[in-house]
Amino acid sequence: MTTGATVWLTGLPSAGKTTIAYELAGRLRAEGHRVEVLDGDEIREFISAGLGFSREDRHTNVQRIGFVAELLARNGVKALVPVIAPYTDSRDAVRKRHAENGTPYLEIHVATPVEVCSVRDVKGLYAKQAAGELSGLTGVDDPYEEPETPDLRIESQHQTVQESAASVHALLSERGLA
Ligand SMILES: Nc1ncnc2c1ncn2[C@@H]1O[C@H](COP(=O)(O)OS(=O)(=O)O)[C@@H](OP(=O)(O)O)[C@H]1O
Ligand SMILES: Nc1ncnc2c1ncn2[C@@H]1O[C@H](COP(=O)(O)OP(=O)(O)O)[C@@H](O)[C@H]1O
Repeated sequence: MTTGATVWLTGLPSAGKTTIAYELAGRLRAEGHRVEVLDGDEIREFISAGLGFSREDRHTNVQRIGFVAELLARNGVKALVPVIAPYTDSRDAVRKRHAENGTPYLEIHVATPVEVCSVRDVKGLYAKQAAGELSGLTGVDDPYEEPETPDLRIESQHQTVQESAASVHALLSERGLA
């Protein structure tokens, strides 16, 4: 069985987390790895149905996703997780759970600046916030605690999607995981 790992892509809305995760998933599958993408939106429809965006709910959401990712990774799957995870303590708890089980865990900060994210505005959330139709948007009027020592930091505003995915892939190879 190949080695599993959790690859958590943290960053602001529209930073590029989901796009990089699916591009990387394609590359890894082509090499024969088993891969699952735990997409934040999908998770919120099912295992986190009913949770909102308060600090407490975001923490609960991230712990649930971390639990599932670790189960998958422990069983040989590359679990790719494009989820904001804005709080350091939530991310640290997930890292700790992986360490306790001896399961590889990589934290990737998709560090696209808010000025770029708000222009991309893939889901129209920044526009809604600006129009006063939504509040508590991460990076605008809700906190995002930047990772201080991520395994990799991606400046997606200076790269193509392919380059960003390749940099995560290279890190996995360096660590003997791909
Ligand atoms: N207030 C607010 N703040 C941030 N994000 C919001 C909000 N409301 C809805 N959304 C959409 O929900 C997605 C974030 O869910 P996550 O599960 O990734 O976030 S968290 O880790 O629980 O904070 C996030 O997806 P991405 O754009 O892919 O990051 C948003 O589309
Ligand atoms: N290097 C890059 N990596 C990822 N996305 C990029 C990059 N350059 C431009 N983009 C674009 O930015 C947008 C990111 O959206 P998305 O992946 O949904 O963000 P998130 O999941 O972080 O909310 C997409 O339209 C994508 O094509």
